[in-house]
Amino acid sequence: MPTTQFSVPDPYAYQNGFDSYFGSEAVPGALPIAQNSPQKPPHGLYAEKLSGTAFTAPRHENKQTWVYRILPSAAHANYQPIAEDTYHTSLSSEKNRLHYIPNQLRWNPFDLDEKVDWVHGLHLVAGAGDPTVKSGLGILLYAAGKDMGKEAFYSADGDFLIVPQHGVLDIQTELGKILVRPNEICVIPRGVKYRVTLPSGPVRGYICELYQGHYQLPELGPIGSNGLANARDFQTPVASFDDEEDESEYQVISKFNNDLFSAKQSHTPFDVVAWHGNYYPFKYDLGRFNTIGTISYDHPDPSIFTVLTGPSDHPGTAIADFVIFPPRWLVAEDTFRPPWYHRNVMSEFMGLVAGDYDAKIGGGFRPAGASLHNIMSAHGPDSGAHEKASNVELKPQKVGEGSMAFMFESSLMVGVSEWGLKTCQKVQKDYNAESWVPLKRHFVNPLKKA
Ligand SMILES: O=C(O)Cc1cc(O)ccc1O
Ligand SMILES: [Fe+2]
Repeated sequence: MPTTQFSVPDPYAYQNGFDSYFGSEAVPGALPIAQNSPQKPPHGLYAEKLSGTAFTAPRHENKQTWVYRILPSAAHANYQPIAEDTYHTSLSSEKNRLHYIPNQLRWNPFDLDEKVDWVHGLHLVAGAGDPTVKSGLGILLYAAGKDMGKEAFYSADGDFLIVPQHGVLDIQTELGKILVRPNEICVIPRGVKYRVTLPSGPVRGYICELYQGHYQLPELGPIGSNGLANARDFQTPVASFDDEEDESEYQVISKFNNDLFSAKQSHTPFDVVAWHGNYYPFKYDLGRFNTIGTISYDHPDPSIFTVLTGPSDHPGTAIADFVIFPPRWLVAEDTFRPPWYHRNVMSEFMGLVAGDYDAKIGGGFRPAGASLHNIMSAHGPDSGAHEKASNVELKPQKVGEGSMAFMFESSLMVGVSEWGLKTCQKVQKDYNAESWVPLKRHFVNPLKKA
């Protein structure tokens, strides 16, 4: 019989490990011992199960968490649709469809918006597939300046991988509190309710929402048993709850097929006194990434920089890979060191948290901006970066100091929303013309006589 002991934690303490089985109680004795659903759970709590996979999923994939809360989640009034023109994720009207275009796209930095909260600051920029059949992904930009009120938000569509670019997110989740700063990331699995407040003012960043499966660590293959993002560096909150006896009114907001719905309830959603399971939010400091690259010649595929992957059913082919380009040493000899020119069978959405990205020196890819190189859309270093990298003396060089570029890479063709293409007014008209059209011919045909 298990006899695990759990101690009472600080609200901002974390449990360390990726895909571990955790347990946490904010009141001693709140976790039932050796069973999940006693006739009367301890302290008069209700037991509730939150599942992250089918009940019958194989053991190595199976995800669930048991929560012990003051009132069950089901105790709420009916959900009502929120007016579609008050938020920016809906795809349900014809005017909000996705546009599939082969051009390389680049966006100027997205604006901050101090007038809205987290929920109204979410903007669907691009996506593929369909959350109703649990297939594909959504790429969102967020910009907010207001705290959420007496509200909780959850997405039934997918897992949010949040990449803050500006400002601190104080995220009160059902399972505990997480503080996330730029250069850290956070994953909130579908269904988990949370409330975002902004202790340092306005926030802005990127989200990759995975409609199918869950984010995993990539396989390491011949790298061995350590490296890239190490499991021990992922942090999950400890149980923490609000005990409000005044029956104050809360709204629970659901993102359901990219539309928003709201339901009232007369008790706080943040009433989980204890929980145990392996389905939970977590954060990771990108500064802890163990970056691996060539120490001889040539440039490895950027998969060597994968932090987390959202796999498809086909091994090695992702619905969404989260890849970073952290500060690192370049030492390759006789090598063109920036990314090679390429046409990828996968689509590449890139963002920049801070600094510069070494493949682009033209100045058009800026923090809080983005680029999209869709399936088979040709790209690579701009002409300035090519000129520099093909002539520079190859000494060991540290690149990316103070910078963090990243990529959401997907095997799916990614469509761009009406907001992303037009409404935001950030698309650079001359991206291609400025980056690659100026490339010069250097070929000297030895077969041609002078
Ligand atoms: O296009 C990009 O800038 C991202 C990228 C980087 C790299 O080093 C190799 C391939 C690739 O797509
Ligand atoms: Fe690329």
